[in-house]
Amino acid sequence: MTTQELVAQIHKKQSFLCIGLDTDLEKIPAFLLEEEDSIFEFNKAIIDATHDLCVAYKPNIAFYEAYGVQGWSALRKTIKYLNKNYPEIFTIADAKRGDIGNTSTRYAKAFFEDLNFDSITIAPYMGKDSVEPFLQFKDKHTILLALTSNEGAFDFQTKKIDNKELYKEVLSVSTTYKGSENLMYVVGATKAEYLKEIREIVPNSFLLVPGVGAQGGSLVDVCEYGMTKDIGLLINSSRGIIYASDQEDFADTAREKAKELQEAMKKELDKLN
Ligand SMILES: O=C(O)c1cc(=O)[nH]c(=O)n1[C@@H]1O[C@H](COP(=O)(O)O)[C@@H](O)[C@H]1O
Repeated sequence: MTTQELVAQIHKKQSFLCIGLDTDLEKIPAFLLEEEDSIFEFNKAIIDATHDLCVAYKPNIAFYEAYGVQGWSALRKTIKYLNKNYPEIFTIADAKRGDIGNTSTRYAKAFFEDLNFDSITIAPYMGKDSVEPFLQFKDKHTILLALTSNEGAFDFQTKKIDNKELYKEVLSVSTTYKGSENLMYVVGATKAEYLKEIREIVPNSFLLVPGVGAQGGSLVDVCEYGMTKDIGLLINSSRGIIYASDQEDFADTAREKAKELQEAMKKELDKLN
């Protein structure tokens, strides 16, 4: 999917919501455990109930890998279901990969070609030759971890090297990579106060912003400092939406939670006009 198509979808739906499919058999409604593929049935119900309120889904690959072959099969069914039934939706493989060049190429093939995701999250730690293989795929996007939402972000990402914070170095150096037009960045919603400076380095790039809802980040603050004229934001919520209820009404309740966020996003989009 091109960035222009993503922006058009945001305008059409008046939403820049990404729903995280962090599907955990210990948290989904108990009655679904009787299904042959409980993970897929849960995802399908959530997707069917919310697809008009969001522009992206982000399965976190760890949740699928944890269930072995069964989990991987559910992931494959989920992405196929999305691509077939809701082709306008932007899909994110939250895999946080990155390795030496030839290995990164295999990761890229796995997620971009075999599974046909539109994008993947990547850790920048191994540098240029670990990231560039992902950037060579047309209309596929690489979402580099810049400033993450967790407490551990302060261990390395905000540390200064030659008087510059490491996450700022990640942002500025990565813009020189071959294929950098395919880069997006992760910035945690819990770090909204950093967005002003981040926008000075990457004024137009899309940012994937997790951490609203369960982690306590503020949507309004993220929009105030992070929104561009082309929106430039995908705000993710996982647990706050998909586990809002563990009863028969779980999909309807997920829709209500998604609707609350979409309405808050519409208000922010109205401010642009
Ligand atoms: O790359 C991510 O998506 C990510 C980066 C980050 O800095 N913080 C973060 O929470 N995430 C992911 O975003 C999701 C957040 O989930 P909730 O806190 O339940 O909304 C999880 O899948 C995390 O792995």
